[in-house]
Amino acid sequence: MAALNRKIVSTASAPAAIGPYSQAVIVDRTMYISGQLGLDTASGQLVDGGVQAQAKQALVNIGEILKAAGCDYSNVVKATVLLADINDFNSVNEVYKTFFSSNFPARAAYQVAALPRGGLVEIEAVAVLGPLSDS
Ligand SMILES: CC(=[NH2+])C(=O)[O-]
Repeated sequence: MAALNRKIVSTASAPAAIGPYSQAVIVDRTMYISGQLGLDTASGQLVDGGVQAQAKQALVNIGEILKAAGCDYSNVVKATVLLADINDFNSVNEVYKTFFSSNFPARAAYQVAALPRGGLVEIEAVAVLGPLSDS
């Protein structure tokens, strides 16, 4: 069987991993982006301002990782939103919709018992590199 190409994505424009994982891994044309917390890249700390600020920062971090792979939010085909409190669902959606306005990626959202660093939200994504044609 022919080997698939694997590429590790690493950018200084997004927070460094806070555990044994890569910011993203590309296999052939699919990029698996690790869950992003609302961490400020420079400080490595959660941003102030609560769940909406953290959601915005997590999505900004995803954008930087996408950019490092030469793509953008339009390449995202799947997202997972992990919430410390499901009651933040609508608030996070308000922020989320400012990053994805059409052809929304497939998504799952759920409450978790806890997130690293006491985060209120973590968002992971899967993107497909290269042009996508919508039928
Ligand atoms: C924070 C995170 N993405 C992880 O996998 O621990």
